[in-house]
Amino acid sequence: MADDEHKPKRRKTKTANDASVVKIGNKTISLSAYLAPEKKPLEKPPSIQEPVATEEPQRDVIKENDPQTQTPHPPKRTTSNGDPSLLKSRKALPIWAHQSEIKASLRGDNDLLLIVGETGSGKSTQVPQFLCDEPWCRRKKAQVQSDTVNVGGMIAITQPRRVAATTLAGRVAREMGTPLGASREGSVGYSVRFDHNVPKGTKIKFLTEGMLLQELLRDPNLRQYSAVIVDEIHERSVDVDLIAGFLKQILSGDKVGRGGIPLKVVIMSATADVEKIQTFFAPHNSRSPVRLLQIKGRQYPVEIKHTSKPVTDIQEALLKQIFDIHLHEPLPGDILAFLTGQEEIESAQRLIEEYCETLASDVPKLLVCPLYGQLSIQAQQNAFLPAKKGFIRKVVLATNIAETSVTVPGVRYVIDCGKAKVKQFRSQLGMESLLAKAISKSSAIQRTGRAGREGPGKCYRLYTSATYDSLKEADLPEILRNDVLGAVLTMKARGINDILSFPLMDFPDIESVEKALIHLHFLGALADDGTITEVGRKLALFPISAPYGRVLLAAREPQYDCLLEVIDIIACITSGDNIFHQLQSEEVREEVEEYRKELYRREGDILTYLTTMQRYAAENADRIEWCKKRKVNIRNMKQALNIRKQLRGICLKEKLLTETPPPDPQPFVPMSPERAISLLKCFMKGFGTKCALLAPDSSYVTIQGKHVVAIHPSSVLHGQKREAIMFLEHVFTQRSYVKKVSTIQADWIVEAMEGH
Ligand SMILES: Nc1ncnc2c1ncn2[C@@H]1O[C@H](COP(=O)(O)OP(=O)(O)OP(=O)(O)O)[C@@H](O)[C@H]1O
Repeated sequence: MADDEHKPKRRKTKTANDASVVKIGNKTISLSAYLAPEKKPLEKPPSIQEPVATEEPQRDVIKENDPQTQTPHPPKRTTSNGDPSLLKSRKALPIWAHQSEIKASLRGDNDLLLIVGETGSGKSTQVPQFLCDEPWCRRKKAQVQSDTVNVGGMIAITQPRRVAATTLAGRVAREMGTPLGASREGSVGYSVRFDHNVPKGTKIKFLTEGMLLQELLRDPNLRQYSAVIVDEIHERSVDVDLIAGFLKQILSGDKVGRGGIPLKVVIMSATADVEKIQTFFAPHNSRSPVRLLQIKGRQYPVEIKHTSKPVTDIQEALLKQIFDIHLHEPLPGDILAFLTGQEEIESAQRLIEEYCETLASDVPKLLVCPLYGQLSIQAQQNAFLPAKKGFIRKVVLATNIAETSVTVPGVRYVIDCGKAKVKQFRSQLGMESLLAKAISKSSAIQRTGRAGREGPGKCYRLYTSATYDSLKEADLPEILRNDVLGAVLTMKARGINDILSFPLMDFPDIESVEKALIHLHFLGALADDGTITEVGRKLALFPISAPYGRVLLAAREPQYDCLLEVIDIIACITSGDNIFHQLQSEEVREEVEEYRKELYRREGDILTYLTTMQRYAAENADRIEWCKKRKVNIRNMKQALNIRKQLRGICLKEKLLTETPPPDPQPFVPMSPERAISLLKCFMKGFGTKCALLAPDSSYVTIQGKHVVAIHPSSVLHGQKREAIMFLEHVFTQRSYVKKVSTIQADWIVEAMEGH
């Protein structure tokens, strides 16, 4: 359709008094600027930003026939079998011209390369394709001790987030002309928690950092790989720091475990803080620095616009900006807006959809797609699909999970609110805080980069250029601000007894490490002398956090005997944050609560999750309708069933389960109060340190740290008074909240402590 057809028309009068003032929810927003009849579409919008200031012209366009861009030895398979239409855009990527250099630098004795390139230069999609046809990348037979084993043949490329790993795998598969998941020589696969697609013949495997760590525990020499590419190292997650440490050990080791065959390592970063990485990886007693390749430029320019004045109401500014773009910018061109968290996204979605209803019928339709970590994988994928039929422009409302690595197809406009919710673990308090904080320059640049992926784009920052200048360069590495329980367990499981000697780019404070060691000891993962126990080894291999793993192990003990139930609960919890949709109006509340009665249990959230899961699985008529009536999140429930299947599989493999459970639907039988008690006691094995007692003033006080906490409104026990409670999460948002709460008896706490 021609653009002209979608030029915004004046909206029908909204109120009798002032057509430019719109009431959206409880907000009154002035939209006069772009609803005025004399306003011509597609001219510079009279909006909240200053005149254009393009930051660093990014264009480094490489022409199709430029001999510089033609590699002397194009990779055979990728160019001959790959999608020809995509090959053209691949060749236009700044990294294409460096293909030979990248290959050459890893031939011979050099096993390590550091690539620094701007967002969109083509690192994540191209580097694995450049390397996968290299002679060193073939699978070889090698002698390890007295065995002949296969070594290499595959390239692993790590991503900080699931959504990046799966979408990149899809893109690279298309570029290579090998359908994702096809069992074919030279194909592309991915592996993320609870979702694996690694068919036989996979040559390039995208995986999350957590998955590679698990593989490292099973195979410390990473024998199946010829190369590991660590992407987005600048994000500095705990997992990537651990991976860097393990890879450094492999690189400097004797290669005996790989039959003498080296592992090639490529470290990729978008920021120029190269020195730290180079120093970290530099071999001892070596003067030769780590090889570095810097890629300049990105494929398309992005125009950056800041506001002229600080914004006081981010939500209002965001809505204005979205509709400003929608009404004035040409089509096609989707919008990607960065917000702080799920709540903000949900409320913005409601307001946008409400406002869309009031737009004139000839104004193009807007489709809103949320994108945040707690959404099921399926729901996340929606944001990556073209707008559904009938909608013309897509607006993706995302948290920082869409900040790095991902390309959201169709996006030309990015709106950056300048904030992100940051998890911070307070080791003295033993709790996490989750507060919205100003992002770093590095994050702002990454967000901007999401606009120039498929064509020139624009990035609207909802803050001034002075604010941008005042942002810190980069975020603190996660290992310095987060709980290190999982990290310490991983190190211990890899046989690193002296944690302090492990090579880390930054070392967490001793207090956090001590807290983690004590916690692991409580879980039975460490013996009195600090060495890993059999329990600890198992916990490290589960794809769930150590306390949940501990509950899983306890559940098959005869005094608890509730393994299938525990699997159901963990599957439900891991499927996403809120399985129950929030109830907006009183009317809806009354109706839905009536249906939900059969799900809610007086013992609290754990039993409520179990009942929901079991009743859902027992439903054999219409599960969608069942969820609708109860306002239960259908996607979460589907995901929960998928996770349940995988957890059952793991338990069968680990011999925790002795036989395959019967298939769905099974008749629902409510758990008796006696069995409910033993199930909760079983959870105390993992969460015995997370309990609180009711104080005389009716507040709850935690047994560890003596903090006053409130039960979160999302809990079925919200507003209730019980002698003692156990909680699975403790988080500081507006106040100190506990979530996923269950009623317990005070003497169980003593029992749990004595049991360890
Ligand atoms: N899923 C996708 N759909 C459509 N195009 C894509 C997709 N993934 C990548 N591309 C295209 O490939 C280009 C290069 O992407 P790539 O992820 O390799 O860059 P990068 O240098 O790793 O950047 P970043 O660090 O920002 O992820 C993008 O700008 C986009 O044009």
